[in-house]
Amino acid sequence: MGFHCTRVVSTPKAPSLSLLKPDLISTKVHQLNKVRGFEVKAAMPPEDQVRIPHVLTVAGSDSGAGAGIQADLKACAARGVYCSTVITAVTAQNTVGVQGVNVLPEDFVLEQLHSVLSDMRPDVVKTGMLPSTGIVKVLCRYLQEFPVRALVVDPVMVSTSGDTLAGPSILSSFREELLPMAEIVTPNLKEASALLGGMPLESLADMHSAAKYIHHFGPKNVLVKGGDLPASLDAVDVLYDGENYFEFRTSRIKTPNTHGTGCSLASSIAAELAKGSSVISAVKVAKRFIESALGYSKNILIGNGPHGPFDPFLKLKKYAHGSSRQSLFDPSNLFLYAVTDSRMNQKWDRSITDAVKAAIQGGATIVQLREKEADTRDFLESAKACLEICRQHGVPLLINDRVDIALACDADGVHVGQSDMPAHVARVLLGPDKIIGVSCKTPEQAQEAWVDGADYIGCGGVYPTNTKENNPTLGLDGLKTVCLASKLPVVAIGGIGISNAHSVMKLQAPNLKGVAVVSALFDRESVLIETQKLHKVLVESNTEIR
Ligand SMILES: Nc1ncnc2c1ncn2[C@@H]1O[C@H](COP(=O)(O)OP(=O)(O)O)[C@@H](O)[C@H]1O
Ligand SMILES: Cc1ncc(COP(=O)(O)O)c(N)n1
Ligand SMILES: [Mg+2]
Repeated sequence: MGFHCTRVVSTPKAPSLSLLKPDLISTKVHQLNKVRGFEVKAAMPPEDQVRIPHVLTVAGSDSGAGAGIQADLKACAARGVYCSTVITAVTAQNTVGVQGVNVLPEDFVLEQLHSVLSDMRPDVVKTGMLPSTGIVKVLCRYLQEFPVRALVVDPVMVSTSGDTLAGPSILSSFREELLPMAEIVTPNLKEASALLGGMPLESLADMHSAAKYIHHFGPKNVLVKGGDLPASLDAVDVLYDGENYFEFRTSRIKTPNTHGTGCSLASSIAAELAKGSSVISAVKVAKRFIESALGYSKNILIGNGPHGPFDPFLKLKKYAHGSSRQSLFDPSNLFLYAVTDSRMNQKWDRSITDAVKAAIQGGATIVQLREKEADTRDFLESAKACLEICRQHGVPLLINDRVDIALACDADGVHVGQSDMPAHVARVLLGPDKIIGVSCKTPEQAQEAWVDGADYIGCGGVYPTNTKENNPTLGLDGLKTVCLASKLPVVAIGGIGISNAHSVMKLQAPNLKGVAVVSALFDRESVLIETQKLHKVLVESNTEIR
């Protein structure tokens, strides 16, 4: 027992061409072909084509989108494979339960199967709710005609809420026709019990026996899922491959948001198989994916019922921060831009969170954490704590240089220098919503930042400064030149403080939105008072200019 890996899953079968008439088979896919009644013309020359792992899910629709087809689409997208869909039934369902089930006519399930299988050639088929024997039979017939690399069967019978989705009448077609074709079948405790004629399953030992008995029906692998074991136990699933048992164990997340875990697990297994993984690594990855998604989503609230959905994209929790940042960057945030400095905070014996709090209370409109010396772990912890403060006040928080830290704490963005990660690479990693700023000294750099998808540029050093060594100063003229050339909003930086902020703002350079300061706020006894003073100077400059 335990986690060991002895068996390698059979190598994928080549898709069968024997079902096509020989005169219709052509290796030149860009030529116009007639295949099974379809006019087929590939839009791209073969050398430009990229094959994408593809899962077809044959399942029911869940109007609440926690389980069924909707869960499968989300899980496949989150795991990076293409997913096509054949819908077997439409359910009226929410977080309370299943209010209605409308089974689709067999003919129309068949038509969908034909459309997808005859043209799109999925690598793997995953089944969920198969509500009638007729639908199971149609599917088996089609799979014989259009073989795929692997069939993943989630033998859905009862929803988490306890409502019936497929009655006991389908059991014999499952046992006799579908399971013998399956690479893996993934029953939960109730489904495993139903497949075994009502055998009671209550413990890990029972799961082992059930996996072995179900294996007799002919699937290559059986995964008995332990989501419904008592809440005091880990979430353990047992895999049996005909020879060995493997236990997949994760912590049990305390959350009501487990609706759709079974569907998502099976789809993620299918996704990994489509990418070419073995069954064991597919289950391992899928299980870990469910655990992290459940952990991430444990507090999200959708609906009033006891069985909430979870978020496989890990995107929704941001709303839990209360005042989440506006999704578009507002250039007026550059007005009073506070940049922290770990050495200064040490010198004045204050924590980074106290420094950030004081700067925000004094009127800072954006904060950048610039922790050149901090260890990654300490930096991440500080960033999380500062983010909480910033979110409470609606002030964006950026991280200097460290895209990894920004991603890990879900900061509002990053500021990168000319020798850091290029802005276009950071943009790919951070996505379209995050703020990216780039330090620029020349019109060419400002142009490049714009092309690279940055949101603003930091221009300097305007005046000499001791926070950066060997940093030639641009002076007000240099700043003006860059501002005139820049298509992006500009924040001036370098040696700016209460005494000279007015001269900078007086430049009235186009796009100049504010000043970024380090020493003027943080190398002082009271960050609060200094920020207030600078804020006053900036507001006065603004009024004077108008
Ligand atoms: N609270 C939980 N914490 C972690 N994993 C869970 C939890 N509940 C279920 N799982 C996992 O989610 C997957 C689906 O399990 P299960 O709930 O038993 O199936 P179904 O959704 O088909 O009823 C399994 O891998 C199981 O171990
Ligand atoms: C259409 C459909 N398919 C499958 C399930 C099972 O999912 P769960 O076990 O999480 O309720 C469901 N509730 N609805
Ligand atoms: Mg469940």
